Amino acid sequence: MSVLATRDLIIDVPERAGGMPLNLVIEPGQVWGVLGPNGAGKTTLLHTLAGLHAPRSGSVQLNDSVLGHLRRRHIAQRLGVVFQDRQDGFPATVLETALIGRHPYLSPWQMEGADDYARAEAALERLDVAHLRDRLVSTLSGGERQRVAIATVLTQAPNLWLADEPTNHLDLHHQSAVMALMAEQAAKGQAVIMCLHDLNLAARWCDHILLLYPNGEACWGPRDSMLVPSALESLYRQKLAVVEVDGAPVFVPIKG
Ligand SMILES: Nc1ncnc2c1ncn2[C@@H]1O[C@H](COP(=O)(O)OP(=O)(O)OP(=O)(O)O)[C@@H](O)[C@H]1O
Repeated sequence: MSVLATRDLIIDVPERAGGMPLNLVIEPGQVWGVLGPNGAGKTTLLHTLAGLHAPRSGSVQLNDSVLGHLRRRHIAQRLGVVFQDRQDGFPATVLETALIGRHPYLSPWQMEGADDYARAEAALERLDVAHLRDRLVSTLSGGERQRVAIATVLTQAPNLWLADEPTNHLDLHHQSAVMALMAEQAAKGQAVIMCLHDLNLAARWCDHILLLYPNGEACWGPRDSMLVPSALESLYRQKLAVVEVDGAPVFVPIKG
């Protein structure tokens, strides 16, 4: 059974005439990278896959059920989203924020229990923000906030991660640590779909790639068949040099 599948999905990007129908099948254990230039529709796609944005046509299936027919709580027990932008709705500490990841499993007035706290604290530890547990999220740096957002989804423990540029704001060490976490989640049988701007992180950590073009065209498949320099140059309208480092290609923009 696939974790997520799309049937002739066309995402609803304003002022875009059409687009290529997406027929994706995301299996447990896979790490997908969604690549494309600014405005190509990566965030729109991710929100559509999360059931937060209606498709123009076609459908999304979560564990073989039509997403639109499932209750939000049921969806939240299976699918976690790392958003690109977050607003702090109300003042909350880092630990309180991570505990939000347990809400899909609690009844409306049920308090979090010892197991919920243990999961949240382990997730904060994993994301290297445990020392900030009592700080208000609004006082954190951009990278610290990003790690708290990822820790919240880790606390949620979904089968499917939908992460919009999860390495945004992160220093090199934490970029690598977050990508390793995504790979570790997949190795445990979960599935990960990430929008990425860094081709080199995609080349090193993703096993499947979806290329999204600004006109709605798309292609997808195993990483090595997608990360073809000429295709990437046309996707980004940018000349690239490619070298191999540590067994993976490294793409470098070049002048001209
Ligand atoms: N509410 C809106 N009204 C008008 N246009 C919108 C709206 N929301 C998104 N768009 C447009 O839809 C297109 C796709 O946006 P989206 O955020 O999905 O792109 P993206 O590939 O994630 O871009 P980026 O790499 O810059 O994050 C963009 O051209 C954007 O301006």
